[in-house]
Amino acid sequence: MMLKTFRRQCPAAARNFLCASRIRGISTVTPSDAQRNTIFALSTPPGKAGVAVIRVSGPDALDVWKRIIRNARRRGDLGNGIYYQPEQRKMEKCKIVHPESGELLDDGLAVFFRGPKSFTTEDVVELHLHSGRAIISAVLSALATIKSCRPAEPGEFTRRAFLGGRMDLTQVEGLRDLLEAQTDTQRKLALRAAAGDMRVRYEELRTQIIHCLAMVEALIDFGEGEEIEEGIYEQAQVEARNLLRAINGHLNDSRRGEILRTGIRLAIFGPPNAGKSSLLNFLARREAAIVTPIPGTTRDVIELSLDIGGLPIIVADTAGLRKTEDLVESIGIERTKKAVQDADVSICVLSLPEMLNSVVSPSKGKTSLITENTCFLLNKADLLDSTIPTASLGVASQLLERAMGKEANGEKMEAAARWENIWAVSLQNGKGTEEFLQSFAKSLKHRYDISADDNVLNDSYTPLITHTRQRVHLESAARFIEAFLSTPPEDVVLAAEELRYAAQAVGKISGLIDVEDVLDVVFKDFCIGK
Ligand SMILES: Nc1nc2c(ncn2[C@@H]2O[C@H](COP(=O)(O)OP(=O)(O)OP(=O)(O)O)[C@@H](O)[C@H]2O)c(=O)[nH]1
Ligand SMILES: [Mg+2]
Repeated sequence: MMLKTFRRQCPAAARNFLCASRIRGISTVTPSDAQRNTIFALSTPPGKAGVAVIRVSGPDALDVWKRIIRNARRRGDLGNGIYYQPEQRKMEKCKIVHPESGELLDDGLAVFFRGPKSFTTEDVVELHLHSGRAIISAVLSALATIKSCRPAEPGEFTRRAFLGGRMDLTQVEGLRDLLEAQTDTQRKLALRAAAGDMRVRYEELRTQIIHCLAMVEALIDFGEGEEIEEGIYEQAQVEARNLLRAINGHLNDSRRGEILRTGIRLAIFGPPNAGKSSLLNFLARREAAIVTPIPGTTRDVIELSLDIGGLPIIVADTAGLRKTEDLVESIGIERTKKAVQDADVSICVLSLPEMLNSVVSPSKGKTSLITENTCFLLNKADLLDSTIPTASLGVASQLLERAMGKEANGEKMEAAARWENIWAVSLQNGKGTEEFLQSFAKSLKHRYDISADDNVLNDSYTPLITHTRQRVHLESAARFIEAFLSTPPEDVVLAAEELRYAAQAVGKISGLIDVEDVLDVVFKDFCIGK
């Protein structure tokens, strides 16, 4: 029989035959990935730098140590195949050598973590080398020659930490956000999640649901009146109602956590030539957009990521709003409208002198874009009589109100005034701009519940939801609790089932149960070596 057919028809026998022939030396064994269960990767960015860290994790990490580490003060091989054991969690100065040829690859430091007291919960070796491309590549190639080792997949170290129970999914997400954090607020938010803050809060919710479930299950097991207090079902319903209120409180958070994590979307809009692109350039502190005296200079949406007072902002400069027959410009204007509607906050830039001379009505054609999330920047104050105080909120808001006249939506204006979001500036000579920036950052912090003084996220206001995945599961938990609340005591078995589903939904957030399908989604954005 041809070997191929034999393999297909009797896979197990073929495996045995192949193994036996390899043992007899007919061919060399190439271990599968499952057999090469010790992984390695560079955990620092590649390139020229002071230090590079290569991580090795898995059942054979200690064996890797013995094969490539030579400690000047201790003899590696103590005879009779006995090697010295590295001290745990202690950096050792050493030479790193090729496991086969013994060639010196680098002089460095190494540290051994005995599982489960390591990041991955497995045995881990960390090699601290000089960071140079040739050194890194030589050490990685040397590790690849060890049969039990293979290069790690992106996020595989963290995946092992999760599977080893070292972290839950909210911590994994927090760690990923931490690596991607661009601003101070993002760093603080991510750090809390990575440290297990959210894990504890979600666990509390789950425990409370399980407590309700336990009461209902007690009824099923014993029945009302039998060794069990009266009104237990009602008690479970009261607890569930309080729980539902708490969950809804988190769900109705205006997506604070998600917005802070991904960045606050800010759209700049207004009539042509008002100074929108000048504002973008001022915020970016560089000539990011073209500024000219020709109305209609900006035709498309220009987006930039910025850090304003520690907050992550994705700012969009847009085409000026006006009636036009020009096809390109009208496409640009449609895009402007979409950008403003999709934004979390918007700034309507108007020319103060033109407003006063009634050349433009600020509300014309833009009323639908003005919401309680809109603020106003009244620009070109330098062109006015110097008696008008540029940064005076009172004067500016009066001007705006007067200019908007009856067309202004009273309620929206009130909301706008409450948020103190009207400023008068000159983007050309800089007058009032720094005050505007400080005041704008302050109002954003107020809006997203971030303490203005030290820019620390308020303890009690740290958002619980930072990812859509978490929101989806929490929404489904809320639906199951609602279903429980509307189930009469006669259907106690059904009621218990609803609570069980609610607990499962919250459990999926931390990944404590049934998460195979979400793992790939959560880990896919990690880099190799993490
Ligand atoms: N005097 C004065 N001129 C300004 C001020 N800010 C901007 N300008 C000028 O106004 C003109 C238009 O500025 P832009 O920033 O391009 O205005 P825009 O709103 O982006 O215009 P479009 O892209 O055409 O919609 C330019 O010539 C700027 O130099 C200001 O505070 N005072
Ligand atoms: Mg422009």
